[in-house]
Amino acid sequence: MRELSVLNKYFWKYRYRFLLGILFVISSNYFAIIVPEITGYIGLKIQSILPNANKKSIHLDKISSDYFVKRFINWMEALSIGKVITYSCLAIIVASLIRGVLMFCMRQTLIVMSRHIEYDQKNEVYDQYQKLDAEFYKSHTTGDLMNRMAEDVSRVRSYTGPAIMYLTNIVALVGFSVYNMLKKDVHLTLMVLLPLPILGVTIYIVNSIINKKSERVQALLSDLTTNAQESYSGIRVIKSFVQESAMLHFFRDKGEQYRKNAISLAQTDAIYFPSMTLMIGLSTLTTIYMGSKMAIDDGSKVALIVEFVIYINMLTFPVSSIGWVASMMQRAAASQKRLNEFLKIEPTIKSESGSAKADLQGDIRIKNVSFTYPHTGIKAISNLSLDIKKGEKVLVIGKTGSGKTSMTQLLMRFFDPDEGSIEMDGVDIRKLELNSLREQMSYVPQDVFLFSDTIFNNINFGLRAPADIETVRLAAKRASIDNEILELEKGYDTLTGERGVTLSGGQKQRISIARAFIKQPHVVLFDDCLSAVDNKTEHEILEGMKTYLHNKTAIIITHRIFTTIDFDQIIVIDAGKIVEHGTHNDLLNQQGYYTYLYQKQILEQKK
Ligand SMILES: Nc1ncnc2c1ncn2[C@@H]1O[C@H](COP(=O)(O)OP(=O)(O)OP(=O)(O)O)[C@@H](O)[C@H]1O
Repeated sequence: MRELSVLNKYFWKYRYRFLLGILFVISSNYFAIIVPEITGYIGLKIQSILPNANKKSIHLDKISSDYFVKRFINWMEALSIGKVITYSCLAIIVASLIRGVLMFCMRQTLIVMSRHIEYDQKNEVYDQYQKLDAEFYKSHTTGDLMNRMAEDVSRVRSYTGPAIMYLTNIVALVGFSVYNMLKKDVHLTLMVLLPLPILGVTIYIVNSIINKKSERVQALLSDLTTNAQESYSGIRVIKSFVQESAMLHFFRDKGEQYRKNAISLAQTDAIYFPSMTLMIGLSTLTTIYMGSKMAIDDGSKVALIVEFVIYINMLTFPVSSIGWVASMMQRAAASQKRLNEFLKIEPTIKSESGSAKADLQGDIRIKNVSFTYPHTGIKAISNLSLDIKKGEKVLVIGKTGSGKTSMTQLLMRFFDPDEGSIEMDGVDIRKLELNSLREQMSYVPQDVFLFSDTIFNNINFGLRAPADIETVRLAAKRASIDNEILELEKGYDTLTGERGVTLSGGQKQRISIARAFIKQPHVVLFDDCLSAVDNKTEHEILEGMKTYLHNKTAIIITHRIFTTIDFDQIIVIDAGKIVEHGTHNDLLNQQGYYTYLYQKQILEQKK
């Protein structure tokens, strides 16, 4: 439960709403207590007019200890029995109505407060996701990440809202009722309250079993959904490999497990309400049995029994909810523990304190850099050094898996090198403020990603202030995609991603190039961004790129050699090392991998 104490900052933030809510809970229970008190009074009044009745006047303190109730009863004492009953019924109706309004207000304050806290907490979790680095994302699955946002936060909300509300309600109602009952008859009170703790414990046990079972059912359901989702996404692969019936068997097995667990949960659920009703029945029975025995000895106790039956009925639901609230709090504590652990994680890549804002001009120096991916132990870069002057264009070539992308990841500071350093304009990039460093580079990653948004917004994505349509179109023209966008029914307002139109791989790649072209930084990194376009389009983009790259330092990774752009340096990487380095002519003279690739390309073009 200690874990939940971190939420105190939110209770403090919403303290007025919180306190008001608690006040509503307490006052709603004050009005609840009026009902049995007045009912008891009616009983006494009726008893007093029966033949052989005890004609003693009614002792007000025995009916209620409340000032207002006492005054009301005092006022009625002078009235006829008919009027007493009418006014008492009216008082019960008014008290119940006021209680209803107060209960509405209690939900409006406490439950609404919990929704505010849920909103704040989701933002806190999302903010942490944004801060965490690539290393964290490699070691966590998307399902796990989504669970924290959805499941854990919502379980914590059941503590900040319903659990707090019911707990205060239990304390207030039990407090008021038991105080009144004890004042009226200690012996009877103890006897009738006896089954209630047993009820609370039983409900707690049954509830814990239900929670465990429903967690299992939930896990199986999410497994089932993931399977179904994967088979929809991979339907073409399934069909082409004729795996429909194998998939069906697989799905059925999972479904069977889900079915068995869901049935077992339904069986336990079925015990829940009967066990609650049984306990409530037992309490009422004890009240009537004990009360009747007392009434045989003392006829004036009949009204008291009626009053106690109302108390017991009022108490059973709150007392039975103790178990439910306790298990809700346990689950919330477990979820908050997970959230606390996650919120404590410090990103390994972050701005050093006092780091300077980057103002990149374009000089890059990679000095004896080595890098091994921490979670796999793969050494991707090995003692690599490279000097790039402001405005130079560098072509990076290498076999697949040779370390080209890893080099750009180090330049963008998605990871830090294990050895050596990277300097921009003579400053180690670890000493530059991280966001300003990334903001001043244009990067087209190898894996294209478009958001479920309009094409216009996707191109504008990296800009602080969105550019106008003319600027967006210019970027798209340079990426050779403008005409194709205009041909779409909604043009630049077309939605892409899961909810939108299906664009071809090449179209997506060019939109992502346009996203980089719209930025005007001094350093640009293009990672194999022309792999999905044909030769003609490639040529058009390279022409657009030539103008764009003017005065910019550019590192372009590719598997094809471009001669449209005059590269100042060309490097060939193999196993994380530079194995060939020079200009186009230098490398042709070296007769290495570059020459082999170039000649192969020329032969292909001649075919
Ligand atoms: N995120 C990662 N985590 C662990 N290992 C990685 C990661 N990314 C790449 N690697 C490994 O590092 C090595 C270099 O990969 P990298 O992606 O840099 O090569 P590349 O030259 O860009 O390849 P390609 O041309 O196929 O894109 C490979 O052995 C790869 O398996």
